[in-house]
Amino acid sequence: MQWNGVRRAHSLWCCKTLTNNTHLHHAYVPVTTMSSLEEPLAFDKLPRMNTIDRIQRFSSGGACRPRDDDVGMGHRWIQGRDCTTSNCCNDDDDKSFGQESFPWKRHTRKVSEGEILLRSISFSGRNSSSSTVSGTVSKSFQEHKFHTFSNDNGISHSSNKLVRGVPKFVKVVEVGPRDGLQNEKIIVPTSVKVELIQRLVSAGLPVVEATSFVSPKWVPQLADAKDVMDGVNALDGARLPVLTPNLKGFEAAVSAGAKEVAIFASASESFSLSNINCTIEESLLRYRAVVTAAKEHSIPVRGYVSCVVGCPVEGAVPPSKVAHVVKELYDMGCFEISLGDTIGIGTPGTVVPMLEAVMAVVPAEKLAVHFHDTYGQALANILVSLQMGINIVDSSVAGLGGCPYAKGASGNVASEDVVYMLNGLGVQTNVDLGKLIAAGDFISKHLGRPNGSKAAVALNRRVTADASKI
Ligand SMILES: CC(C)(COP(=O)([O-])OP(=O)([O-])OC[C@H]1O[C@@H](n2cnc3c(N)ncnc32)[C@H](O)[C@@H]1OP(=O)([O-])[O-])[C@@H](O)C(=O)NCCC(=O)NCCSC(=O)C[C@@](C)(O)CC(=O)[O-]
Repeated sequence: MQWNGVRRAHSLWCCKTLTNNTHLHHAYVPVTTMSSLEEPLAFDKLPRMNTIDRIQRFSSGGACRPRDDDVGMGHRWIQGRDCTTSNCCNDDDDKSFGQESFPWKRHTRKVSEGEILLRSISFSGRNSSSSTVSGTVSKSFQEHKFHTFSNDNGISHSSNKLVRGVPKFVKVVEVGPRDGLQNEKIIVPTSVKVELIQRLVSAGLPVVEATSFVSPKWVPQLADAKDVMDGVNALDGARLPVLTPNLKGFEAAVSAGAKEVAIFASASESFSLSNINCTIEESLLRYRAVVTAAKEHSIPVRGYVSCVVGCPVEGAVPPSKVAHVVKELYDMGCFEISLGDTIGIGTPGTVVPMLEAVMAVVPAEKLAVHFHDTYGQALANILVSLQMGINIVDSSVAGLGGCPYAKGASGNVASEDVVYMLNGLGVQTNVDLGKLIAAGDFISKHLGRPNGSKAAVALNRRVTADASKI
C-alpha cells in the first residue's frame, strides 16, 4: 500500500511508462498518512508555528521590510529603491519595474523598450476614479471589451483595508508551456509549443517558462527542449527560463541558449523520490552544483519547492519543513523561490501558516506562489498571499496542467483568471488579457478541449453575445 503510494506520486509527475519504475534506487520512505485528497488540510492537522518561531522573522506584515543588506542575508540582490517590497513604497516605485537585478552579478537587466512602453500605458486602477478597471489598454482589449468590473464606486485603494495590503504590481510567471504541457499524453508538435510561447510573450507576460531539460524517459512530452529553445531564443521582451534537474540538464540548457534556469526541490521526501529520484538532501547537493555552474555563466537560477502544503503520499507537510528547503535554496543563491501547492490541496487556512513560516526565513519579495487549482482554491490562496506581501504569481494559460493519475486533480490556476482578478483589484501586470485569452484558445483548440479558464470562457461568451447584437 505504501509502496503504491510512492509509485502513484511518481507516475503523477513523470510519465506512465515509468509506472513500473526501475529508476527508483531508493528504498521507499516510511509513509504515515495517506492523504485522500478529499478533505482540506486544516490548521489542526499542521504543526504549531512555535517550531519556527525561534528563527528570526522578517516582518510578514504589510509594513516596509528592512533592506536585504540590513538583515545579514549576505549577497542577496539589492533593489534600486529604498524599500524592498513593492507593496509598501511610494508611487514612484513604479519606475523600478523597468529594471531587475540578479544576486551574484548585481547587474541590472534592461527590460525592452516595448515592455516599458506597455507598462507605461498600463491602466492603474489605483489612480483611477473610473468604475471600470481594465488591465493593459491594448487595441484588442478595448475592441473586445475585456474589462473587469469593479463595484459601483470603483476600488478605493487608499481607504479599502481589504485591498490595502495587495501590491501595486504583480509579476505573473507563465508556466503553461512547461508545467502545463508536461503531463499531456499526446506529444504536442514543437511548432505549436513555439507559437504558444510567442503568443504568451506578445501578450506582455514578463516570464514564460519555456520547457525542461529533464530526462526524456521521465517526461517524453518535453524531449524537444532544444528545438523549442531554437524556436524561441530570438524572442525579445520576456525571460524564458527552463527547468534543470541536474548538471547534465544545466549544460544542455546552456548549449541550447537558455539564459535563466530553474531548479526544483520538494518539501516532501516521498515526492522528491518520485519526481527526481533522490532524497531532499541529495537534491540540494545536486542543485548546489547547478547553482555554482550557473554563477560561472552569470545565469540566474530560480528555485521551486513542491508540496508546500500537502503531498499525495505523506499528507500534510509541516511549514517548518517547507521553510527549511526554501532557506536552503535561497542561501545557495536562487534569486526567487516559487512555493508550489503541487496537488492544489491548500486553502487560505493552510497557506497562511506555510507563508508565515517561509517569510520568517526568506523575504517576501523573493517568493512566488504556484497554486494548482484542484479544489478551486487557487484564487483565494493567491489573494491571501498577495495580502501577505507576495508579488509574484505563477500561472498557466488556459489552466493547462493536471494529472491523469490523481483523482480530480486539475491544472495550474489559469493565467487569464489571475489577470482578470488582478485587473479587478487594480493591480498592474502589463498583461494584455485579450491576447492572453487568444493564446489560451490557441492551445486549447490544439489540445481539443475547452479553455480551462473561467474568465476566458465568460469573456469569449460576452464577445460573441455582443457581436450578435450588432
Ligand atoms: C532527475 C532525473 C534526470 C533523474 O533520473 P535518473 O533516472 O535517476 O537519472 P540517472 O542519473 O540515473 O540517469 C539515467 C538516464 O537519464 C539520463 N539523464 C539524466 N539527467 C538527464 C537530463 N537532465 N536530461 C536528459 N537525460 C538525463 C542519463 O544520462 C541516463 O541516460 P542513459 O544512460 O540511461 O541513456 C529524472 O528523475 C528526471 O528527469 N526527473 C524530472 C521529472 C520532472 O520533470 N518532473 C516534473 C517537474 S514538475 C515539479 O517538480 C513541480 C513544479 C516545479 O512544477 C512545482 C509544482 O507544481 O509544485
